[in-house]
Amino acid sequence: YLRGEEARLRDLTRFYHKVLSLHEDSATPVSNPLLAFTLIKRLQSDWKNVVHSLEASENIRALKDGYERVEQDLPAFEDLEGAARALMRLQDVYMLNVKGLARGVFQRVTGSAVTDLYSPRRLFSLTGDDCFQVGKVAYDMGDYYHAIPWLEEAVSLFRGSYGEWKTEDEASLEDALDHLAFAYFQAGNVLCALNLSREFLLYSPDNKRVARNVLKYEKLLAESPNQAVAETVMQRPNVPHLQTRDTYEGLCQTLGSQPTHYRIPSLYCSYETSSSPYLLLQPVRKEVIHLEPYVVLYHDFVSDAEAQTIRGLAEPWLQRSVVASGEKQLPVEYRISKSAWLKDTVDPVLVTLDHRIAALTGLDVQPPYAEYLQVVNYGIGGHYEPHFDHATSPSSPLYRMNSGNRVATFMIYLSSVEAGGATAFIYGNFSVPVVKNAALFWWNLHRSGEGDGDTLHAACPVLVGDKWVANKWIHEYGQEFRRPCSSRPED
Ligand SMILES: O=C(O)CCC(=O)C(=O)O
Ligand SMILES: [Fe+2]
Repeated sequence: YLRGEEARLRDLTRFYHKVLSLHEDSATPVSNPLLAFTLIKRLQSDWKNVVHSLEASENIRALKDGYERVEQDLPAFEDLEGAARALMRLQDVYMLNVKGLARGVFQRVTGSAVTDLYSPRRLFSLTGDDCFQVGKVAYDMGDYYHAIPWLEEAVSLFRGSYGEWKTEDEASLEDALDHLAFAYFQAGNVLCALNLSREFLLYSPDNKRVARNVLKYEKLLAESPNQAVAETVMQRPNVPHLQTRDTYEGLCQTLGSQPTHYRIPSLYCSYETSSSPYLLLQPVRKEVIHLEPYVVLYHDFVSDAEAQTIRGLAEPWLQRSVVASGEKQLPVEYRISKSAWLKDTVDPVLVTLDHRIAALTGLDVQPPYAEYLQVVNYGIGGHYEPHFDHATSPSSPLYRMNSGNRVATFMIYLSSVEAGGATAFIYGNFSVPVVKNAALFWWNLHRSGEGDGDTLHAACPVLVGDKWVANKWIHEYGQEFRRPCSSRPED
């Protein structure tokens, strides 16, 4: 399109210069019969052809056709909204400062302490319009807690580049001022709403709606001047099911570092063979991470090549993850990822993997005693808020396999991440960083069959990178002689 338009403008310029040069000798323009003829021809036909040329519209048509051909594969509004919510999630969970984010830095700000959670190799900053779009998503949901800082940033960036209008922008300084003023009004800060609306009127003095708002705000302030200073402290919108939010977020912010562990002797490392001939020649490096709940990390459980193969097998089948809700499976905001189930018959590498898991855990992982392998991919902001892997209600779809509840989880990290994405154990008060090729194992049930409430865990949002894990959920049945039951509740 650009090349077509450039050629068209070159041709118009050529024609223009030709006309100019023909008129240079203006004293005797029509004394030469040839010139006289071309002047008449020019005025009768040349100009008409130039003015009615279809080239401009053909060029723009080709641009639009090209766009329409790919349009259905482009992100939809839902995707933009999801990406904006992901940024707000990262902002909340990692206590990132919006001003910093807009400048391209990932700084956790608590009081006066500033920590860099990630240092990008190249600083990438946001425009006023970028910040406006994030703020607008929050604004449209009535979430003024998030809308205000993003719209503030949009206003400040638009002010700095006022007059430099860009084709790709959806919003302008006026739009940002208008939205921010209303957000402040909703948040109870009438003075800010008034000042921003007045600034708006400097640029668009004819806007009657905003002029009416200014009168309304002035009246409100005259009636109760306290509102001028009543800077309402906005509460972050609370997610009702997440009572453990502060602990969870604190564990995510450490990005999985647990330095105190090195002082506890019962948390040790060893070469594990699990008395299995299969592992005798190649023991697995085991790290006991925690005792109650019992969580171990097996380092280098898979090779780079195996991890790559498993990701590749899952990739074409990935779909938005769902969770069990009553008897149904639904997509929810508290679990954002894509996942796919892989049957053993899909590839021999999955059979090998099952043998290795069985040898290491001593458990039977043949269907129906274990589920197929679930491969999960978390994009930026992807997460899974605190949850149990085992069923906590008898109507859970997990019981459809008729092999009892999920007694244990064997989860393999198939990638690394640049920042974030740790696995946090809320009541255990620790988080495990993503260790590529390692596998995390824990028991979800006590030996009595009762769910172990201490296993409440979560996948922290991915701050930077692309996280892949694979879950093998092992069920109660089939393990009767491998993990004998006990009636003592603490076992
Ligand atoms: O990805 C993680 O770190 C945890 C995943 C998880 O808990 C799950 O998929 O059930
Ligand atoms: Fe889980």
